[in-house]
Amino acid sequence: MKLIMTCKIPDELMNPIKEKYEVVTVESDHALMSRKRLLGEIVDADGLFTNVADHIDEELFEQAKKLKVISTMAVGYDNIDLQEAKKRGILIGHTPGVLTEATADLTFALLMATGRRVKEGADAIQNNEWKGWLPFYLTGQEIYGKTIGIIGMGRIGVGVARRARGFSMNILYHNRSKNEEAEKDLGATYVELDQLLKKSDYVVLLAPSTKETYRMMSTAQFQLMKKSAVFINTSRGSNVDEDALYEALQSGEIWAAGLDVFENEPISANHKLLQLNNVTALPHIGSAAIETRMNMARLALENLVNGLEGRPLVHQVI
Ligand SMILES: NC(=O)C1=CN([C@@H]2O[C@H](COP(=O)(O)OP(=O)(O)OC[C@H]3O[C@@H](n4cnc5c(N)ncnc54)[C@H](OP(=O)(O)O)[C@@H]3O)[C@@H](O)[C@H]2O)C=CC1
Ligand SMILES: O=CC(=O)O
Repeated sequence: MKLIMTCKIPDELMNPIKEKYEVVTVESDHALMSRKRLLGEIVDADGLFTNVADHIDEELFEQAKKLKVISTMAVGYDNIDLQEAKKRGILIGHTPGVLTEATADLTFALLMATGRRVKEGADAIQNNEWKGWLPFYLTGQEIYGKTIGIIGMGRIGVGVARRARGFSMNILYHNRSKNEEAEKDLGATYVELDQLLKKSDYVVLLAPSTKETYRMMSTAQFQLMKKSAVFINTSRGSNVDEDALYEALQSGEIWAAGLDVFENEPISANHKLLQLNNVTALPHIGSAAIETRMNMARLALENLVNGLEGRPLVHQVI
């Protein structure tokens, strides 16, 4: 059987797979397979190992005559057209759980860096702009004891709430359904979205990208937030109206934003949001801890091989 891997993973994981299957992948650790090559190779492939950057859309499904399983090295699968996959009986696997703690770590790190202006401080030294101690130089927002509002209290949201509890934060959350466990174990309080936005010092977005969440944070939502509030997005860029966010940050409607994800990735240095001092931006590295990425790759391979050999996937989307 032929497998396509649009990204390279370490040999220790890849070699046992190569012994059993014909594996087509990229040569470099630093590049993904081009769309053109993927569309060519997919024609006679049985399995596809993918990631958040590939668009697994109708055009690709049309080409894929033999495809049985798609396994993404990610928990989010918004880049895969599930309807097209279902129509063709193609299984989809993903990697929830193994990346929860690393992504919660990065989300909280971004919250702290944004609230306390860590990037601006580091840049000031680097650019020789530090003139000495001043009473209100680079003053940020306190974190300890403040109110955090988590939109999307799922696996990673709960991980962030656990970290927030260590900082004695008051925890609000909003989901479509209540998370009773988070309420009991973490003292989190369910509120409607408007209330969360009005009351939170830190608003953290961790809901998946769906039709319902598309640009769920736009002008009206930013207007409800405190002028001193910090907005953190480690979910998906499409959940946020980036023009509305820019306006809110520039006009002082909200205080700062920490972003790990963008609507069209990768962004370049001339992206509008990067022109603002009150934006801390990262290149979609939520789960990028070595052990985590190894575990994600292992799990994604297991999903792929299980599907090809007729066994249940460990984590199956459809
Ligand atoms: N930056 C990065 O590198 C990473 C980003 N991610 C992103 O984080 C997301 C969350 O992952 P994970 O925590 O594992 O997923 P979960 O499915 O465990 O959590 C998602 C949460 O969002 C809530 N939710 C879904 N739809 C809505 C809605 N319309 N309004 C409000 N809340 C909603 C769900 O609750 P309910 O169903 O009750 O509404 C659930 O609590 C992923 O989908 C991915 O996009 C994940 C890993 C790394
Ligand atoms: O964005 C990453 C994911 O795992 O989803």
